[in-house]
Amino acid sequence: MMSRPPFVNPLPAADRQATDRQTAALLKNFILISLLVTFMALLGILTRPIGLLAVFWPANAVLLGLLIRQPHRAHWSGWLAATLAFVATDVATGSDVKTSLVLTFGNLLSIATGFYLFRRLPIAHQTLRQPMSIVWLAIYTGLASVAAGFNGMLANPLLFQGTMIGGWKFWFTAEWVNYLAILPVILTMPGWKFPTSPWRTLWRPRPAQWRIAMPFTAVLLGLLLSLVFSGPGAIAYLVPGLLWCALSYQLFTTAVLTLLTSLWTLLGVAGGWLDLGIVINRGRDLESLRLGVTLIALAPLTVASVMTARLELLQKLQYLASHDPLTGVLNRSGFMEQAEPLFGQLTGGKRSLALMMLDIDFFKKINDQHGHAAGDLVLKNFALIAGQCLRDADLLGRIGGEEFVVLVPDCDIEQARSIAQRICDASGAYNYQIANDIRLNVTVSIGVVHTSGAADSMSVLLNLADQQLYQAKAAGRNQIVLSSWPADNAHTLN
Ligand SMILES: Nc1nc2c(ncn2[C@@H]2O[C@H](COP(=O)(O)OP(=O)(O)OP(=O)(O)O)[C@@H](O)[C@H]2O)c(=O)[nH]1
Repeated sequence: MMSRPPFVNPLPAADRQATDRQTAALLKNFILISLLVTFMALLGILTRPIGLLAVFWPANAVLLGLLIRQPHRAHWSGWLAATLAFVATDVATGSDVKTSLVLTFGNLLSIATGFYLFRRLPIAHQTLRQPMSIVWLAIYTGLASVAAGFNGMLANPLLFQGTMIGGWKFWFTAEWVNYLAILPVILTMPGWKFPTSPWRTLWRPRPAQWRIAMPFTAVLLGLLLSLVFSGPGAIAYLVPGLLWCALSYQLFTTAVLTLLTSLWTLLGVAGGWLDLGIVINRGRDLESLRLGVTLIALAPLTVASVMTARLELLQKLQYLASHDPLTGVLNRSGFMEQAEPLFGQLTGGKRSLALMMLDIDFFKKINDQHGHAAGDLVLKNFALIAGQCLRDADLLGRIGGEEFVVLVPDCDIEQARSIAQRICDASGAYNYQIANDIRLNVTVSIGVVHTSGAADSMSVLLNLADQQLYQAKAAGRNQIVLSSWPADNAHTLN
């Protein structure tokens, strides 16, 4: 009689462990999201006025925040948990199944819209760490609320015998208020690590023309909104658009727009086309309106002036990081940063350039005989002289003590030779005044390499120019050694 083989699990042990871990993670995700949604939905339901929809509804914003911070939870197990928890909480607190299904669909539609939009943003924006982040927060939560509004259009006539437009307005406003109040807290909560996501590469900055027009369009939308959603809150509808303007436009432009929008509000109320629900003839209302409009105007103006200061500081820092403080010409990193794109355009042989290494002759002697300050003066004057021999498009940098580098784009070898010669002659002919009664003549040696697009990298050309410079020094200084790349024989010019 044959004995039965013992039962063998077809999966190898390692695979089985991985599957177990996956199941446990799914379960954990399911439980966490169920509990969170149930708790938050209860909070919303229990604080709502009897017979009405909740105005404070934290569940959507909290779940959206969680999914943005931990996108791996936006798994089917998470969506299923959220759906069941929304429906169950609603039914358990007295809603019928049809109502709770429609409401849940609205919640999920809004959360999913917000989630997929937010995931497109870079982490810096998701964590609200850039000036523009708040604008994206407002736009994306606004769109998520628009999606909820569409569900409200369906829900209002179906469940509450209301109008479609009324449903849209109610859902849109309720969602947006909740998102904007709660989401920043979750997105900036410390201690949570944001994962990197391949989705972020989908984010593309808008073309420049769009970017310029968008803040202004937001102001116009605010104006439109104040006509559609009239009432006391309309006094603030222009603020987001104005803040966006403050982040994007110059201080003066923001100031003009702020003035115009303040006038719009004041004249609109006086003229009767803007209904803030106030009695304009009543002194108290008029005074309050004036003060409100004035104080609201402070927000965009503050942001615009902070942005101006920030921009100026950034420009200063950028200049300091890329320029040599002694001579004012580019430093090594500034030179490389500006030279690399020009070098990149060489591919295909469509352009040409010359790279020059310039080294002041016997500079150590100047320092030794006349002091460091005299050496500094020579460096400053040499940078000025060399700069005067160059065109606007040429780059001049100081990359070492008394070593300079020049990049001349779009020139042939003869032009490169004559520019180098001009620098050599100009420096040799100049009287460097280093004290009241001391004038020096200072010569320079130059290594030049000319190429029309064959070098593999910038450093190849720099090395080659350096070799030519070495030859110029070895041949007696105060001269140019020139070569072209790919290799040919170096030409020495005295
Ligand atoms: N004054 C001043 N001197 C500097 C500065 N940076 C470097 N040096 C000096 O520049 C000198 C460079 O000397 P060397 O490299 O021997 O070159 P050289 O005397 O010009 O000789 P050759 O290049 O062979 O003609 C050194 O004495 C450095 O101390 C600076 O910013 N200011």
